[in-house]
Amino acid sequence: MVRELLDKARELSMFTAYNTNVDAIVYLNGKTVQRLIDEFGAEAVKRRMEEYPREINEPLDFVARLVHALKTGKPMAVPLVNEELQAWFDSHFKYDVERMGGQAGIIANLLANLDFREVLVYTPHLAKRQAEMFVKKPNLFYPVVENGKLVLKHPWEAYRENDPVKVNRIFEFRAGTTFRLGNETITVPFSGRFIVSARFESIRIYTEPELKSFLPEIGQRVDGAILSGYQGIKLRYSEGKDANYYLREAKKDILLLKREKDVKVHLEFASIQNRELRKKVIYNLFPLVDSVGMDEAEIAYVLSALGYDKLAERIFTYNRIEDTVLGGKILIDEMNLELLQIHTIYYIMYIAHADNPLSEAELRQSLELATTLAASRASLGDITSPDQISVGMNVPYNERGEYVKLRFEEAKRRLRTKEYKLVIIPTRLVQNPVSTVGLGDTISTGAFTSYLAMLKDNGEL
Ligand SMILES: Nc1ncnc2c1ncn2[C@@H]1O[C@H](COP(=O)(O)O)[C@@H](O)[C@H]1O
Ligand SMILES: O=P(O)(O)OC[C@H]1O[C@](O)(COP(=O)(O)O)[C@@H](O)[C@@H]1O
Ligand SMILES: [Mg+2]
Repeated sequence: MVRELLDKARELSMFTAYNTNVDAIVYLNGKTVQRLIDEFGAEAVKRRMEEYPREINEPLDFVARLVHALKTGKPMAVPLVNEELQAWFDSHFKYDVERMGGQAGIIANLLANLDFREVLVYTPHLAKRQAEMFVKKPNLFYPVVENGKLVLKHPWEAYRENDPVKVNRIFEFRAGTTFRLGNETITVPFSGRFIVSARFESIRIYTEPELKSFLPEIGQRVDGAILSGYQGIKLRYSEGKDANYYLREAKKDILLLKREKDVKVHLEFASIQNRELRKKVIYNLFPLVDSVGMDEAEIAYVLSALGYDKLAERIFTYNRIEDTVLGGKILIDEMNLELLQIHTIYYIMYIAHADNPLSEAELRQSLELATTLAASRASLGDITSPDQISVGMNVPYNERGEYVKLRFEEAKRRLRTKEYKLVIIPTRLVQNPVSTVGLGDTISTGAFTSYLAMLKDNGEL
C-alpha cells in the first residue's frame, strides 16, 4: 500500500523554496556536554537556563539552551545572532558531517532522490558550496531568468560565485546520554537534534525581483509547492527593511504561485523563538496556504503566540494527545487551513475539516507513508532511491503504539470532533537513528505529496 502510494506521488511535479544551508553536525556524547557545563560552571548554566535566552549572543546562552533541550529531549532551534561566535563554535567542536540543510534543500534532495517527475527548488542564495550539496539528478532544477525567459538549470549550473553561505550547527543527541548539572544527574529522554541557526543580515528569505514575475508560470507547471524558511526573517535590518516588508513579499509570492492555477501550498513551520515574529508569520501566511506541518514544540509555540499559553505549556510539557487535538482544532479553525499535520516523537496527526475530499482511511495512508519515509531516513541517514522505502517498512511502530491509539479514541470521545476529520498513527521509531535532523521535513514531504497524489487520483486536483 505504502509503496503504491509513493509510486503515485512520484508522478507529481513539485516546487520548493526558500531556505538552504550547510548543516555542520556534531554527535554529542555525555563527556562533551559535561565539559561544556564544567567550563561555565553548573550554577551559571542553571541561572541562564531559568532566564531562557531566545537567541545566542554568547556561549553561555548556547550551553543553557542546549542543556534545556537535552533535559526535555525536545527538538529545538535557537538563532545565533552574534557572528563573532562562529569562531568559538569552530574552536570547541569538530563537525562529524557536513550536509545539505534547510527545509527547501532537504525536501528538494529527497524528492529528486525519490524520482519525482520534476523538482524545482528556489533558494535566494546559491553559492558553489551550497549548490554542490544538491544531488546530481536529472529531475532537479533551479529556476533562472535568461533573456527575459524562465530557464530551468540544475543547481550545479546555476550557482553564483559571490553568494553568502549559511552554516547551521546541529547537535545530535541520543536518548540515554547522561551528564551532571550540579547535584542533578540528567539522562536525555529522547533522541533528537538541537539547531544553532545562523541568523545574519546577509541571509534573506525572498524571491529575486526578476524571478518574481515567473512565479505564476512555476505555479502552473507544478502540482504543489512546499514553502519554508520564514523563520529566517529578522524583525529589522540595518538598511531599514523589516519583517513586515519581507512578509508582504512572501504573501505576494504565494498569491503569484496561485495566480494561474490554485496550486496547493504547504508551509513547513519551524521554530521561531521571537514571539513577535512568530505571530507575524502565523497571521500573515497561514491564511494563504492550504496545509501546514510542524512538530510538537512548534505547535506549542504557535498556540502560545495565539494567546493559548496554558494549552501550549501542557503540550510542551506532557505532549498529551488530547491537548494536541484541541490545539489542532483551534489552529485549523482560526487560520481556516485545509490540512494541519503535526509530527511528534510518538505519533503523527492530521486534522482537517469534515468536508475534506479525502476519507480518514486515505489520510491515514498518507501519514503511513510519511512515517515510513522518516524511518528509512533515520535508519540510513539519507534516502537515495525510492526502493529504500522498504527499510522503513521493516521498522515497527514505537512501543507506545497501542497506548497512542487508546488515548486518541479517548480524546475523540471527550472533545467535539464531529466537524473534523482526525487521523493519528504511531511513529515507526528507529532505535539508533543515524541522524534525526531533517526527519520532520521528510515526514511533511511524504505527507503532503501523498495527500496531493490521492487528491489527483480522486479528480480533486
Ligand atoms: N529515531 C526516529 N525514527 C523515526 N522517526 C523519528 C525518529 N526521531 C524523530 N522522528 C520523527 O521525526 C520528527 C522530527 O520532526 P522535526 O520537525 O525534525 O522536529 C519527530 O516528531 C518524529 O515523528
Ligand atoms: O531555520 P533555518 O536556519 O533556516 O534552518 C532550518 C534547519 O532545519 C532543518 O531544515 C531541519 O529541520 P527538521 O529537523 O525540522 O526536519 C535543518 O537542516 C536546518 O538547519
Ligand atoms: Mg521540523
